[in-house]
Amino acid sequence: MEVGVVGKPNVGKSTFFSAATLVDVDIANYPFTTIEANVGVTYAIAEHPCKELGCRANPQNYEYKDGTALVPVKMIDVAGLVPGAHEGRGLGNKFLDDLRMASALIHVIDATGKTDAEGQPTDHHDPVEDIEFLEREIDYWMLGILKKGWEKFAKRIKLQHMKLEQAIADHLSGIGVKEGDVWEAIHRLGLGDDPTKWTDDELFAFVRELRKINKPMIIAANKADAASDEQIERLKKEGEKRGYIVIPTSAAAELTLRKAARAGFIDYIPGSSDFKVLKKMNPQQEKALQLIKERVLERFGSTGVQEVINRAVFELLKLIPVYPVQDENKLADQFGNVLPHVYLLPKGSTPRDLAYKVHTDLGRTFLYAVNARTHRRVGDDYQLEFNDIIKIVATAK
Ligand SMILES: Nc1nc2c(ncn2[C@@H]2O[C@H](COP(=O)(O)OP(=O)(O)OP(=O)(O)O)[C@@H](O)[C@H]2O)c(=O)[nH]1
Repeated sequence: MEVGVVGKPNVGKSTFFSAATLVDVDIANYPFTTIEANVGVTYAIAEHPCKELGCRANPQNYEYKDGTALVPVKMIDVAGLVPGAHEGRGLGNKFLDDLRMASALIHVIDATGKTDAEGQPTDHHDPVEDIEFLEREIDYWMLGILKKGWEKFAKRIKLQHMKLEQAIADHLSGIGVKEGDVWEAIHRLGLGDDPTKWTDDELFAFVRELRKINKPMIIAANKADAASDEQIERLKKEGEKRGYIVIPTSAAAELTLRKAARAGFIDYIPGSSDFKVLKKMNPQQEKALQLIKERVLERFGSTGVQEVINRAVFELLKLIPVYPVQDENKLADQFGNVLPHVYLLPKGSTPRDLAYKVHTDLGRTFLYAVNARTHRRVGDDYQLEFNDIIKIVATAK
């Protein structure tokens, strides 16, 4: 589950990515092994169970701060979006490769309207056009892949009585499309079960629907600090009309705050509406932070960056944090570490899914689980909930 940051040049995409991945705490043990140049680690931030239960956490694969859990999430900087990227223009193919890896997208737009379609300075560009343009790029890219050998493929599905959703999902597996996504797109559109009869319009409608399901997107209306209230309101309305969450952001402000926090000048939890000054700064730095306070934090309630990340993880990807423990009374592992690990799982996951996530062997030998809050035994019919604490019981190996 990776979150991609995408947007045309000069909208503040790199600033957003740098801010989001500038992490001022050390986590010994990231769950990720290969980190490429354009891949970073960000946090989704959620309330920690210890806030409610009054415990003291000893986190091992996440960070705990003031009653919140900072859960690492992989973020990809999807560079090279220019008109025609799906035909290989600009950094086209690299762009599409990165896009392939992303499960959800943060589309950064310039809310001020001062960058044109190619990222050049201008006075009047409508950022709503950028939203439609990105949709089109992805749609044509998916359509290109789907239509490769489509007629032959559709005939074969029919003649060999292949399972339609499965066959199409296999055909599109390179972009991470799953059978359930295909099923949902077909049913939303009411497409017939004979793909040889699908018209070009239907194929296009199908990829559009599939894109909405497979690459859900949130919009960061960036440079909000320099945009008018009317413009922000209009972008929210236009975005919502198209089914998007639109969050005003100031990536530049977030980057400054995180840098100041890392340097020890302030205490700042990403997403919060304030920060605490810890040591004396020079007048210039003081002024910069004062401006951020007035023009961003007081105006919008936060810089918006963390809200975008949280909503991408918890709403678009529908992930929930779950804490496995070995001792359901002490909420600890075998060494006495309280709530040492957290895992992000898709909503609807079961305790067995959690067991597999911890370790394949634990999944294979899973017997049942205990919900540490209720001390009740739960089985495969139990759907895990946000912040559940679960003891897994397995057969001895
Ligand atoms: N006012 C304001 N300016 C910003 C903000 N975020 C970025 N900028 C400015 O916008 C310009 C472009 O920022 P980048 O982060 O380089 O933009 P980009 O989209 O990554 O551009 P490319 O690297 O060319 O793809 C820089 O001058 C930033 O300082 C913001 O939140 N507010």
